[in-house]
Amino acid sequence: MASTSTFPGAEDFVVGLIGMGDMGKMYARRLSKAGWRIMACDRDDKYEELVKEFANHPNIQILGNGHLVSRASNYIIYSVEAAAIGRVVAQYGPSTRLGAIVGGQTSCKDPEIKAFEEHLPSDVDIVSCHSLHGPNVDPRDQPLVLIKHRASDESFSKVETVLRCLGSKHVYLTAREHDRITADTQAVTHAAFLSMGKAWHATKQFPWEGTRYIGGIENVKINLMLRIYAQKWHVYAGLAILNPEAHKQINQFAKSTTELFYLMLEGRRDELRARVYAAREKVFGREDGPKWADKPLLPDGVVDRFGLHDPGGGGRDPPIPNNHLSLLAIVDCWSALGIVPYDHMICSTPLFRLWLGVAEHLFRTPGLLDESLRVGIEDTTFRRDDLQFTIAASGWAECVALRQFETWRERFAVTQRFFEPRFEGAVEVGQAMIRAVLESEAAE
Ligand SMILES: NC(=O)C1=CN([C@@H]2O[C@H](COP(=O)(O)OP(=O)(O)OC[C@H]3O[C@@H](n4cnc5c(N)ncnc54)[C@H](OP(=O)(O)O)[C@@H]3O)[C@@H](O)[C@H]2O)C=CC1
Ligand SMILES: O=C(O)C(=O)Cc1ccc(O)cc1
Repeated sequence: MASTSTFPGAEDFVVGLIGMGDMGKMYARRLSKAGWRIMACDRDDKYEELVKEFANHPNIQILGNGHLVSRASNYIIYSVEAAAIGRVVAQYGPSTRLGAIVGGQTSCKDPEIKAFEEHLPSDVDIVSCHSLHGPNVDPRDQPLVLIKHRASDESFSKVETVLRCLGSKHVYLTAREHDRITADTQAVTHAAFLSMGKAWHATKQFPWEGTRYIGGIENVKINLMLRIYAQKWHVYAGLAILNPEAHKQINQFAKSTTELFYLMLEGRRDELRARVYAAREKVFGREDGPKWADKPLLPDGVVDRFGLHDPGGGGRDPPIPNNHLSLLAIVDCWSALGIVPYDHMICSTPLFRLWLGVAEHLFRTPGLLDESLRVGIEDTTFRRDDLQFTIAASGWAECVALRQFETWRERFAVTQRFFEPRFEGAVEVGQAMIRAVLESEAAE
């Protein structure tokens, strides 16, 4: 029985979860703790294991498959791989209980909504959701997108009542708006970190072991890169390849990277400067009316202590100047596409806010941007890495444009294997860094 029952019949209301992976389990644990009755399943070969895992959770009942969950639940959340949503909804959708509410947790709504429209009975309401954070982040105060696609006000209100226990900020969007915004925020952000990992892999280095990647900005690059490669490939492939809005962004990121790198290679100092400063003005506004807030998004010093070379410590060597091609390219990319990242804060992930935070830091700290442009032209210290970064960004873009899931998976897996021996410990440092940033946001 729901402890916070706020609609008639809430005591008997059953929330179904199809897909008990990282996100499904997180929802099951949090919703059941708030008193909601959960019926959940994963693939049938995981049945025994899940029954054991949730044996001490009286509010969570594991069932054999999605037909059983669909027949028994009032509100069913599909929490499966985005690429599988069509197939899974086709399989279980027709078993949905009469008058139930159905939604999905996939990161990209276009295929999810198409699957619901195609396979759900017409008496079923559709309210989708998307928690904009990973399974190990505290959902409190994080954005939770809610999509009232085909539903009565009553059904929508029930969904809000159930999900309120997550403590997230509800953001109301259409499926199309959701995909457009997350393409700008998530997909292109991931493209940058995925490319960094590939570049470091290609140059056979763990960047935290050398002396070139030291300091706050580098900590963010390294920790978030590792965080992504430590996750399941399908989450990132799905939201890039299946989101029709994302291809343009990822392609522009590769184009921006390549063009800025050419300017550096060819020593075209004035053009580089003009282009980067024009992007700065478009994205961050003019000096006399900047779009950033008075306080920096990333408070000074918050990320400095999360270096893997010296976890928790002050750092061995001083940072050395870097041209920050990845950051110049993301700002150039936002500028070329007319994206104002601050407009998307309401629908942003912690990763995106950190990425925007370091970009803002580079562009608003006096002297730092000019120094990065100088290094880009004069200093060859980062040329090899930048070359590999450029190749990687183009490789990801091509893979996404051609919708090559298998190639995407292989590209990811081979670099994941390279970094895997170092995930233990590193992931915790990244997690602590994100926690520190979230705490600093909450203190605002
Ligand atoms: N991880 C994240 O940070 C976030 C993920 N999301 C989205 O949430 C969804 C789930 O992600 P996540 O939990 O991380 O991924 P997981 O891979 O951990 O979970 C998906 C689960 O669904 C199972 N599944 C696949 N087919 C079926 C089926 N026919 N019946 C029952 N279960 C099935 C999978 O089994 P198997 O592995 O055997 O295929 C797997 O256990 C994805 O669409 C993702 O994009 C949203 C927000 C954040
Ligand atoms: O913060 C990020 O971008 C993450 O990497 C975690 C994540 C992954 C997929 C989502 O749909 C939402 C959040």
